[in-house]
Amino acid sequence: MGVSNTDSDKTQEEEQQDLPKVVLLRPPPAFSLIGEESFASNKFQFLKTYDSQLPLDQFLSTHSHSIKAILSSAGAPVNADILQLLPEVGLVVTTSAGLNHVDIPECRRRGIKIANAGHVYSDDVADLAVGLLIDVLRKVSASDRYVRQGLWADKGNYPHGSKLGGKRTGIVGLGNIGYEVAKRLEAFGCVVSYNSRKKKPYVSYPFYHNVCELAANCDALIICCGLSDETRHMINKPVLSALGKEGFIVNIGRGDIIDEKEMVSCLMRGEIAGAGLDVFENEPNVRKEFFAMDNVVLSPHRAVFTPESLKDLSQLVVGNLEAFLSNKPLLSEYVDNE
Ligand SMILES: O=CC(=O)O
Repeated sequence: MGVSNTDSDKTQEEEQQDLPKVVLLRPPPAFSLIGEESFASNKFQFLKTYDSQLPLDQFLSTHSHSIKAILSSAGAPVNADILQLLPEVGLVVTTSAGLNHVDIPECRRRGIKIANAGHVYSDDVADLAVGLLIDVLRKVSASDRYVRQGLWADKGNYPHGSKLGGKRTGIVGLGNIGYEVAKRLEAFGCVVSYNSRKKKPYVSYPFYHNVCELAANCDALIICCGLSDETRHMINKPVLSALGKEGFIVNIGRGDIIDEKEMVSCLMRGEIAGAGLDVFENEPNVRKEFFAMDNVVLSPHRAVFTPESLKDLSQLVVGNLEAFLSNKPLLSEYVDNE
């Protein structure tokens, strides 16, 4: 007896084939950290370009009419070349807070919405920013190395660090993350001021329109802004000189916001006091000069990766994709000039 293939008889595989497709250009780091299954949904199906033997443009052209959204991550560019191959795409979701890998003007031109990691990482990144500042001020990692190398008994105490409380700290970029850093530093007794694209009406911290002036009035700068044409190398020689030889810098934004070559020279010449860095210009290749500097604390772009936040991230990503596919408001839509 023949079997009729009605909708209700569809195999699970056939049903999956009918689902709207979300394309992945690269596996997001979160997949290996908390498992790809955390991002699964019965409302869409992932299409992985990296599982195919086809060249990227051929793969995208082949599936162009079923791909409705892109799931991207930091470092996997979503550029005009890719978008033009995918005329049905209406949403780019990224697992990162930063959006410097997404061609935002091109998305706008094509009416494509963008959703990022929203607030899910803000606490973790702020914690790490303050951790790096405490580490570089109090020489936590450097004195750990000193003890492990057996130098305490031979040479005596490691040089003292500097107190966090009372420090004048300048937040560069008072978005979600910058605001969380500010709250934490206030709780530690620091004096907080900031630079941002615009003065924020909801805070009373002093605002500096000019980042050089902020640096001149601070003991530490904490870089919390996103990377854009405007902020690339915003922390340059004049800003570092304004910060001065007693000044510290922490970067949890993007490496390219600081002119790293200038920062290295300033550190080598003692023109700034130290740095705590989670991000670098040429990741994962870090300038070797840093390795010999005891006044620099290095971290491998890990500020966001706690399992707790990644779990929240997976819910946000799935929520954004499902909302988009059912014409509902996105959970963390990126709006220009926030
Ligand atoms: O750097 C990490 C992010 O932007 O989420």
